[in-house]
Amino acid sequence: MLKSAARRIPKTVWIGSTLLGAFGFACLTKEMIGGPRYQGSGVTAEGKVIIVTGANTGIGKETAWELARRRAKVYMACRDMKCCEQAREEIVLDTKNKYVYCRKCDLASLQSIREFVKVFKSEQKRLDVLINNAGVMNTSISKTKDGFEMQLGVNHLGHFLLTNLLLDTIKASAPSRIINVSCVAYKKGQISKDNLNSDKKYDAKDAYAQSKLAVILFTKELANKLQGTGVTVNSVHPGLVDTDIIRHMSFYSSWLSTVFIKPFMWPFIKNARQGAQTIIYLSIDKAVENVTGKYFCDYEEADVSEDAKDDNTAKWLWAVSEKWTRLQA
Ligand SMILES: NC(=O)c1ccc[n+]([C@@H]2O[C@H](COP(=O)([O-])OP(=O)(O)OC[C@H]3O[C@@H](n4cnc5c(N)ncnc54)[C@H](O)[C@@H]3O)[C@@H](O)[C@H]2O)c1
Repeated sequence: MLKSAARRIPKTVWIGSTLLGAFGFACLTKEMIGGPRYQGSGVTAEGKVIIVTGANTGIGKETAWELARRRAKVYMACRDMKCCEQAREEIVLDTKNKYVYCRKCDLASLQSIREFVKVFKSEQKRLDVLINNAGVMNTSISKTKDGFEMQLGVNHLGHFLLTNLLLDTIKASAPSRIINVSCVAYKKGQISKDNLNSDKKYDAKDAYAQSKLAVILFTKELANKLQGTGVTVNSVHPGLVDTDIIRHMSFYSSWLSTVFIKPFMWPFIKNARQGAQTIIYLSIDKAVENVTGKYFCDYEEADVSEDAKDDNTAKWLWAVSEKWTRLQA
């Protein structure tokens, strides 16, 4: 009887409900992979001054948005002022928080970073949270204004200089926090002591991985230097997140990938809001207020590779970064 009833249901209804079921399953998987939204419902960021670099798109924008919703004063440090203003407008309209500011900061220019810090310090006497989020991935060979390989220059050296120039303000605002956005790809990276700037040989993937390993080594060394100051510094892998970061990877940003790859990957890739959650957690949650020098994925501390534990390389990298960014100048 059940069989004959089933036979009477038109094929289109079967196909429709199967597709709907598959879509529902994909959505559920996506929510599970993306992890729950940061649960700190009562945690406010009121009174906190926070800088987010690369806050006009992707993970940085979602991070700035959520922190604005939680009443922080948010500085969006961006290289493209038009995009930044558009993003700011959206955030302010939604959150009704007027203390969201756009300020020019091109991490591919030491001068721009210095100018940003000068402007920021003239406006604010405190800095509670610095979120070093901006990044580029797999760029074809190109150099920053100061001649650094682009990925090393933006992802590591730019943030190295920015952080160090802001340290006096961050220390004076303790307890305060620094969050460095890395990437699990760091595990494939090596700090190439004789070709750090990729002058002899360039491979886009290796250079990205190196820059993200540099971010973790910088976090480790900075945490050591900041012991006892009340300032914590941690790094984070946001997950595999659907953003514009793939803009330099011609295949993944092509229509071929949009049609044939993305639909299958979609349930397993986080959206930008999901990618921002652990960064938000590290920025404001009490549970991590004394945690420093660690690497996080999905709200949890994760172990790092042997290369990322190497004290000598961390010290070597710090010295080179200090010299190249003319920190003491
Ligand atoms: N999307 C992922 O799957 C993924 C995975 C691991 C790590 N990450 C890291 O997350 C961070 C955010 O990336 P996203 O995925 O949101 O990508 P995205 O491209 O949407 O955002 C990157 C941001 O960095 C900014 N930026 C790039 N160059 C800059 C410069 N010279 N000066 C100032 N800002 C600059 C961009 O304008 C943009 O706002 C990056 O550090 C990235 O490496 C992303």
